[in-house]
Amino acid sequence: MKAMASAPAKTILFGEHSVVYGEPAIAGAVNKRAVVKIRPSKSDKSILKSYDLNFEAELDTENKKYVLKKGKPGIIRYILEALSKVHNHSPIEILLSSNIPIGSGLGSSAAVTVATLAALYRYHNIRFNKKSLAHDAHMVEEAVQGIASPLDTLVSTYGGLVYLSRNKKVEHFKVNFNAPFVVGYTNKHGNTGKMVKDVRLLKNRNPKVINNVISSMGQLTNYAKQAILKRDFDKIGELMNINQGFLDVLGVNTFELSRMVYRARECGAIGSKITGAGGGGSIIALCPNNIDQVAEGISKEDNVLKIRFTRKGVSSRVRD
Ligand SMILES: Nc1ncnc2c1ncn2[C@@H]1O[C@H](COP(=O)(O)OP(=O)(O)OP(=O)(O)O)[C@@H](O)[C@H]1O
Ligand SMILES: C[C@@](O)(CCO)CC(=O)[O-]
Ligand SMILES: [Mg+2]
Repeated sequence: MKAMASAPAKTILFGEHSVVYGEPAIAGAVNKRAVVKIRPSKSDKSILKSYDLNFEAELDTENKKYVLKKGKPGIIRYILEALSKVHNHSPIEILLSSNIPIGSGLGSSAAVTVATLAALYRYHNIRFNKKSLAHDAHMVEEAVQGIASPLDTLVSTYGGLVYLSRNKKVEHFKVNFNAPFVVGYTNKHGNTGKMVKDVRLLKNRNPKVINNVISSMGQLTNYAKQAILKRDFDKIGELMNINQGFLDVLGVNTFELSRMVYRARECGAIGSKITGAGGGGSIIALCPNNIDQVAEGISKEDNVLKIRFTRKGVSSRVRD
């Protein structure tokens, strides 16, 4: 029996970090995916391989440990945590492919987690639905990162453009939001777990100031929801720029992210901001009239990713 599953990356338009404290957020699945294939191992060891990420590890699924043969270990922790929830420790081979830049604010950890869990459920013939999968994947991200909101795993599971409300209700935007966005990313990676913890420490040291900032970010997300429903690009852009200011206050901005944000605006973007956890990683720029100029401007010193929003969430199948 072989099982495979794939899940999309995401980009957050509004609400990163504030969503961790229960504020609303808006994020969309994008056309980059992580693919996980599982089959019985040819030896008595469980093996994890990724040619795309250039790593290979032998997994000790019972003790959540691994021996790294090559590459960087980070993402393995999400896979081991998923295995500990579902797998019976029989020797398997896991092959991970992904065209999502890792540690770049595009939800690679969530996509890998969702795809791994879905492939494991298929492999073991365990019934699941999107609701249970999104929940389990959130538990994995929380266990690995210490703190995580349900946003990334939810978007990666369901696909589409999603509004997550204060009481964790998921609403899918019905608008055709094939909006003209450019994503820029630096070669300096962020680490979501660390950034979320740093924001919490800042908030603990300055509760009155930071609590107000976080609730303003929630308010801003609700204004943005209205602007998206009206396809009012000027308003969306203005709100993205305000959001960027708030993210800077939270301490997740970097020199490279700022460089991309301002270069995008200089080249005609009507809004630009960090997307994801920051500390490295990505920005997103709204540029209805000049995508090419903005992409060219960013690519002078950083990288550009052409993204499209996609309705396609997780998908999985088995083969005998
Ligand atoms: N080349 C690599 N190979 C394997 N793991 C990596 C590599 N580079 C980074 N990692 C790990 O991958 C994980 C990426 O998850 P993280 O949540 O930090 O980023 P992301 O999901 O891409 O972005 P975000 O959560 O902000 O949307 C981290 O644990 C990091 O240590
Ligand atoms: C920074 C954060 O809000 C988004 C990371 O993509 C963390 C989370 O929601 O878990
Ligand atoms: Mg992540």
